[in-house]
Amino acid sequence: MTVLAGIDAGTQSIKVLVYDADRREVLDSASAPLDLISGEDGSREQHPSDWVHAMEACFDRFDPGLRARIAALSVSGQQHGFVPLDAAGRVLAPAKLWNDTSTTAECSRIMDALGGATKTIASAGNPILAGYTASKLPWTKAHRPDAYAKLATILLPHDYLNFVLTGELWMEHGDASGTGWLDVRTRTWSPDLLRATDADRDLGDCLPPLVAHDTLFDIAPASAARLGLPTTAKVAVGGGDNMMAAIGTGCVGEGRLSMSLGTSGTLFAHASRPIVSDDGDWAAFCSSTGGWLPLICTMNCTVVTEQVARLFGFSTREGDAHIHATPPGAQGLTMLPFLGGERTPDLPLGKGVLAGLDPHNMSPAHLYRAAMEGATYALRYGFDAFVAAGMRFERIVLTGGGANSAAWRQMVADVFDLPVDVPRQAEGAAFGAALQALWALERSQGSDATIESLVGAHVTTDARQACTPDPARAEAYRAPYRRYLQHLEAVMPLFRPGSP
Ligand SMILES: Nc1ncnc2c1ncn2[C@@H]1O[C@H](COP(=O)(O)OP(=O)(O)O)[C@@H](O)[C@H]1O
Ligand SMILES: O=C(CO)[C@@H](O)[C@H](O)COP(=O)(O)O
Repeated sequence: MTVLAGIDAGTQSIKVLVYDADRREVLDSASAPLDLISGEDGSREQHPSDWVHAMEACFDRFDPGLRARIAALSVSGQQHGFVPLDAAGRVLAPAKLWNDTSTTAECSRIMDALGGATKTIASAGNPILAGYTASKLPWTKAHRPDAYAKLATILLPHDYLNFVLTGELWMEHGDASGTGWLDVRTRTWSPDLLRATDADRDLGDCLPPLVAHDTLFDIAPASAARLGLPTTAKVAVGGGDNMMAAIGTGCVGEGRLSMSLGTSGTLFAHASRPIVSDDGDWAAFCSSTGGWLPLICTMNCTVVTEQVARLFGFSTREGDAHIHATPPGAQGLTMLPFLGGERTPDLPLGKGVLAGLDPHNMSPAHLYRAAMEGATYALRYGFDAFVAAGMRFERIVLTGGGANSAAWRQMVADVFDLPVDVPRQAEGAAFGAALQALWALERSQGSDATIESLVGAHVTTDARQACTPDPARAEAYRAPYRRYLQHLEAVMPLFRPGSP
């Protein structure tokens, strides 16, 4: 029996699932919440030690007999977080996260040093947007000089958990591409980007080696003992949560499109070559399976529905009733959901906007609908850029916490006018991590299984949750979506740097 563990270090919680690959069954799963340290300057941070404690708390909940059967594991993590370590491997400061917009000025400075956004994209494939790791380095230099002085290694959140598990330092190409320092066309660090980020030192010395996606490491004996795992357990390279969700939702072949409704909203497609947007309309990331993963990320997804629900004292689970009680378009109410600044469109200093309030739509239900529609339209805006570039998709595979909502699943089908599938394993990123561990383990044992064949055998969809677009509702969403775009166009200048 081959038993794997998949660990997903998301923004709001750590989730772990244990998967029996022979019976194709999740044997157990656990999650532990994480706190976010938020500042009014847009900073969003977490203590890496909290990730470790949450991961341990999850394993503690599993039966010791089950833990003892885990042959391999893999870690998925929220992308872009900056984990600074000293030469002894100690964390020097809280990790600045993917949704931290306090480094907006540093993003501009890095791109200015390269001659602007277009030249930055020409250098390495991506602009340096708020949230990407690169801008957190000059911010640390300016605001945490002690940490900068002692900085020896930079890791991403999932790399840090890998370091805790194995005592080894590495990065893999998927999550590394979210630093902004990786030239995604050559899959090597870009000397231009590293120099533009910090002209005073060779940042390449702080970056661990990049390893191939099917590498396996030994678990450190102390970690095995702490988690109750066998000392023979292997640790696969892992990846960013979107890269792992790509595996867990079957997005490993051309033409596949997956969407995650989590703290962030993401939309990503598989590509067998780098797909760079000259205008930076999407993130040209690498996948964690040897390919590429053009991706759209919105910073405000379930975080918005959750805040509106909390404001009116109901749970997101109860929110579906409010969606059913209101018509598409929320009777003219539009929400631009940029509560924490936004990446798509690039408005890190953006704020939420409610437009079109009138006596008929000023109700908790309309506001909840406007929040869900706003979060969905924001992803549709990114999708339109994919389509304008010639990408074509026939279906969407949905994952993330928001996919638990039947109303949201149907809204996605109607707004995108595409059928929606939902995998049986709802935790796409954690499941993808377990599958990556299985793949690397099988390859280490001589198998020539491809990720496509493995995913084909293990990722199945739940017919009860599938949705097809309803023509009338798809039509009913067209004008409200146009209205969303008009409001967006109108307010964008207000949120540009330098505006009052
Ligand atoms: N039934 C539901 N309806 C709407 N949102 C939901 C529902 N169930 C969970 N969520 C939302 O899913 C989010 C958690 O999703 P998840 O993908 O685990 O996030 P992350 O990986 O960013 O931590 C929470 O914000 C929660 O509000
Ligand atoms: O920044 C991005 C992708 O570029 C986010 O998708 C993060 O990876 C956080 O993911 P969740 O916690 O929302 O799953």
